[in-house]
This record gives sequence, structure tokens and C-alpha cells, in this order.
Amino acid sequence: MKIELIDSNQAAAIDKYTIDILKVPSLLLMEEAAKTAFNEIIKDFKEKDKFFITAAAGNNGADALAVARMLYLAGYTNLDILLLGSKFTKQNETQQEMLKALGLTIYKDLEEIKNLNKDYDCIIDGLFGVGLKRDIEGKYKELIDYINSLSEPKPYVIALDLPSGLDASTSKIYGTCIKADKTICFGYEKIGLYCGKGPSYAGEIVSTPIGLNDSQKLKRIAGAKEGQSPKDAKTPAVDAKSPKDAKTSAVDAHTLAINEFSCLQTIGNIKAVFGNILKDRDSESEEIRKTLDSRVKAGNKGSYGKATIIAGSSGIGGAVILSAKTAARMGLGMVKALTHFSNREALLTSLPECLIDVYENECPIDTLKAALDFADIVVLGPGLSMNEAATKLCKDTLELINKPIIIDADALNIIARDNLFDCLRAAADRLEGRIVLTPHLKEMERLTGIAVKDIKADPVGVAMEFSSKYHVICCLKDAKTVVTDAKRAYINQAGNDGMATAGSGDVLTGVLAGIFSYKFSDPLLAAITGVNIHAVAGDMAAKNLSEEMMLSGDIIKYVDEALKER
Ligand SMILES: NC(=O)C1=CN([C@@H]2O[C@H](COP(=O)(O)OP(=O)(O)OC[C@H]3O[C@@H](n4cnc5c(N)ncnc54)[C@H](OP(=O)(O)O)[C@@H]3O)[C@@H](O)[C@H]2O)[C@@H](O)CC1
Ligand SMILES: Nc1ncnc2c1ncn2[C@@H]1O[C@H](COP(=O)(O)OP(=O)(O)O)[C@@H](O)[C@H]1O
Ligand SMILES: [K+]
Repeated sequence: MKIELIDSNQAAAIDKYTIDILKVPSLLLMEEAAKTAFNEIIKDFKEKDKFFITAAAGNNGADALAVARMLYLAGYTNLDILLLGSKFTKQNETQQEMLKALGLTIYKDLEEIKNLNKDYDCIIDGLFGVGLKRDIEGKYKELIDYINSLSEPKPYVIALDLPSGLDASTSKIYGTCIKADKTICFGYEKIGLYCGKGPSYAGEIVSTPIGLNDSQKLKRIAGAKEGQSPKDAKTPAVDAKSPKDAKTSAVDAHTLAINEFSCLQTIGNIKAVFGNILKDRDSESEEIRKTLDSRVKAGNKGSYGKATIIAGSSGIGGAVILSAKTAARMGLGMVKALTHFSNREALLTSLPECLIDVYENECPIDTLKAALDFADIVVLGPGLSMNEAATKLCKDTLELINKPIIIDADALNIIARDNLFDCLRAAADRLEGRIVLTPHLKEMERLTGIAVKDIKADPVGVAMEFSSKYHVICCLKDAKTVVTDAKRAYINQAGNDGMATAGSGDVLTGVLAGIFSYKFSDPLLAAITGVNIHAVAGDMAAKNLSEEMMLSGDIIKYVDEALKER
């Protein structure tokens, strides 16, 4: 399954569009959001359960107050409400008035809640949603840290829209963040929930449709159809009291429609990918299946693609074996390894089917040229080391390469250390997008100069910027790997901790080599398919062997099964 993700600007623009153009009153939208949250909450709790509801001054807080009212009216009367802040939104003030009219107390100080000395069954987090833009300090931080510290009995924590402290667009943590057991997300789901540290704060994510959360419908209503220019966006009808007002309102509405247009155009460009992408029923997965199914039946070993794996060094022998073995298991007709001579024996023993070219001190250019000519797809980097021979091999390959290439590990480190970015960019331009870089976070730090913690705070943004700068497909590897060609991004959700074991990345290069041997018209789809299949195979290995026991080599045993699940 794939879901479309949005950032905080898009969330605000969609709300604005719904309220200003489609004339849905804000309170009505909020009532809808609160009602869906309420319905989700009462599934797990009884009327006698004790609730602690937190709210701040914005509309996320207003949502929480509305949920409090609904719970109270439904008989969940054992609830305490804490409202922090002073510059309340109009909707927030209206929600407060409704609660006061019901005779409910609204506490303003955490100490008052502590003095009640209750063990809460459920805490509702309505402090901040998509409006959070700066570090959380003072009483807000104190409250969040207090909630996170509660244990024995630990209350169940439900965040409304986002766990407070998490940035909707990037997954940055603003100093502190609610550790939720469940997040009830309104309308479109937000990018930050699915990458970086987001998943570990969000807990289970439940999406509740409110207003317009179908991008096709939204684009249709906004007149923003695919391929249309913003100028063509339909100007919605506007109310006007005088001809002058009419003109101003029409201009405002049209400007708004155009602004929203650019926002709506980008919806769906960032997607979270769950489970096995091959099983989805959408047009992208149809295309992936069609491409994989196009493998001819009566071919010979030349028909099924040839890969050259440039990997391994005198000290590191396993990487080339793992990459080559995986490529062979992915159905490639022939796999050749170009490696240091010390790896020859081991490689032949574990993969007798492999063709092998070796070098001793330095790889002669003719040997490299022949290995590149042989291949339809090339892998460069696993276990290559960063010595002189590896550096020359890396530079020469970047200069010569004229077919799809997967660049990983030490090749990335050499590019970063020796500033080979011009060479990379030139290769990328020659290959028209069929160049894939697979850095993990540390390698990305070396490539970009951005510290790992900052990459982790915005993995999609960092990967997209890198991809745009060098015209490459970037697979930024982490627990939730981001795959992007700068215009679109996928965040892979499959995979498990058992894959955090030496060699898993080498296996990924072999999977990608296998996938790129098929004739994908869209290289980004090929890359996300490879990343996803690798993770699904990892999940199968973990299921059969346990996360602790599995080795990266075990993932190889399941790539074929993962591929066949379609
Ligand atoms: N529009 C609608 O009708 C609908 C909106 N919906 C809901 O609204 C949410 C968005 O609401 P929002 O835009 O009001 O922003 P929100 O997340 O409440 O945060 C802003 C508030 O927090 C404050 N604040 C921020 N940072 C802070 C900090 N570090 N430390 C302290 N304070 C800080 C900030 O204060 P200020 O910066 O103004 O001083 C302001 O008061 C959205 O996630 C969804 O839940 C749904 O009900 C659907 C209908
Ligand atoms: N916790 C995790 N959940 C899902 N996938 C993971 C997790 N940890 C690692 N992986 C995956 O395992 C692979 C590790 O690659 P890498 O760090 O290059 O390992 P190595 O260099 O040892 O081969 C990546 O594809 C990454 O996405
Ligand atoms: K929240």
C-alpha cells in the first residue's frame, strides 16, 4: 500500500482552501476532525476510565477541547483538562466557551493536575500540530517531559494529528516530543510521521479522513488537473457586496487558487510505501509488475542481463560475494566480479557461477574497460576500501561509465574525500538519471557535510536536495529508506532491525543490479522496487529466523520469494 504524504504548508493550504474557497466553516471541519478522533478513542476505553486532556492555544488545542466535550457528553466524565497558553485562536476560544457552559473545569497549571494525584488511563496530546515551528520550552517542555516520564501504570498516550514536538514536514524534533502510543492524523498524513525519528514518537498511526483528503478530488475541485498551468486554475465563485469588492475578492480568490494550485500539484509526490510494492493495485505497481513480467520465457543467459560488480579489496572479501550472489539470485543471466585477486578463491567457492576479473596492485584500464563493456548494469563500491587502487578504480569508472550504475559504500566515501562531484555530475548527465547512489546516514554526512543528526531530522529534504544537485537517484538508507529523483520521493516502510547487520547494504546493491536489468521506463520506480524487495526479503528472513539470528546473507535466500509475491 502507498499513501500520499504532505508537509505543513500543504496542510495549511488545504485547510485554507476548504475554508476560504469551498466555504466550509472552520468549526465544522474541526468538529469533523474531533468526531473521527473521538470515535477512534472510544474503541479502546470504557466510560469509567480516567482521561487527561492537554491543549495549547492553537487549533490543535481546539481539537483536543472538542474531543474533551465529546467524551464528556458521551459519558466519559472522569476527565481533567489542562490548557496552556494565552493567544488563543477564535476556534479555541469557542471550544473553551462550550466546555465552560457544560460546567467543566479547565486547569491552567500542571501542578494542579499533579495535585489531583490520579493514575490516568489515557492522555490526549493536543498541544501542537502542524503549526509548530520553533523549539518547545518552559511549561510546554515541562508538560511533555512529565507525560513521557509517567510509568507504572503507564497511561496510553494518544496524539492528535502529530505527536507534539515533531515537525510535520521534516521529522525534526523541536527540543522534546510526546512519545505517543497512537497518533490520530487528520486528513492527509504528514511526512514527518514516516521518516527519521518520526515513527518512534508517533506509535501506531491512524489516519482519519476529514474534509478533502482525496488528492484527485481536490485537484479536480481546484481545477488543477495534471499538466495544466497555474493560469488555467479555475477561479472559484466569490461573494461580493459591491462591484469593487467583487473585483478585489475575485483577485484574492484567484491568487489563492493559484497558490493552492502549486501546493495541490505536489500532493502525492511524496509517498510512504508499506508492505510489498508488487502487491499494490495502483498504476505504479501495475507498471512495475508489467516490467518484471516482461522477462522473456525462452531467453538465453545473454537475454537476462549481465552485471559487473566492482567491489572488494585485499582486506574485505565478503562484500563482493554478497553483492554478486544477490545479483545472480535476482535472475541476471551473468554476473562478473572485478575484484582484488585475494578474493578469487573465496568468491569461486561460494559462487562458482561468477565470472571473475582480478587485479593486484592497480586495476589496468583495459581490464576495467572490458568489464564495463561486458555489463548491462554496474555496481561500484561495496568493500572497495579507499586505498590508491580503489581510488583509481572509482575515478576511472566514473569517467568511463555509460550504462546504469549503482554506487555504494567506499565509492561514495572516495567521491566525498576526493571531491569527485564534477565527475559524478558528468556521469549522471550522460546516464540521464540511471545512476543510483545508496548512502547510509554516515556516508551521506561525508557526501554533503551535513551532520547525521541533521540528516535524520530531514531525510527527505536532504535526499531530494542531493538528488537535485547531482541528477542522481538517491536511496538514503536508514530504518525508513528514502528513495528520490528530486521531483518525487518514496519512504520505504518495510524492513526490520534484523537488517542492521553487516553486509545488508551489499545485498541491496545486488538487488538493485537485478532490478535494473529489467527495462524500467522510470528508473525511480526501479529503485523503489529494489529497496522495497530488499526490505520485504529482510522481513521474510526475520520471520523465519528471528531478527537477532538473521545474517545479511539470509536476506538473499528470500529475494526470489519476495519478487514472486505479485
Ligand atoms: N484550520 C482548521 O480549521 C483545522 C485545523 N485542524 C487542527 O489544527 C492544527 C493546526 O492548528 P494551528 O495552525 O493553529 O497550529 P497548532 O499546531 O495548534 O500550533 C500553533 C499554536 O501553538 C503555539 N506554538 C507553536 N510553537 C510553539 C512553541 N514552540 N512553544 C509554545 N507555543 C507554540 C502557537 O503560538 P504562537 O506561535 O502563535 O505564539 C499557536 O498557538 C492541525 O494540526 C489540526 O490539529 C483540524 O482541526 C482541522 C481543521
Ligand atoms: N532498523 C532497520 N529497519 C529496516 N531496515 C534497516 C534497519 N537497519 C538497517 N536497515 C537496512 O539495512 C541496510 C543496511 O545497509 P548498510 O548500512 O549499507 O550496511 P552494510 O554497510 O553493513 O552493508 C539498508 O538497506 C537499511 O535500510
Ligand atoms: K498533538
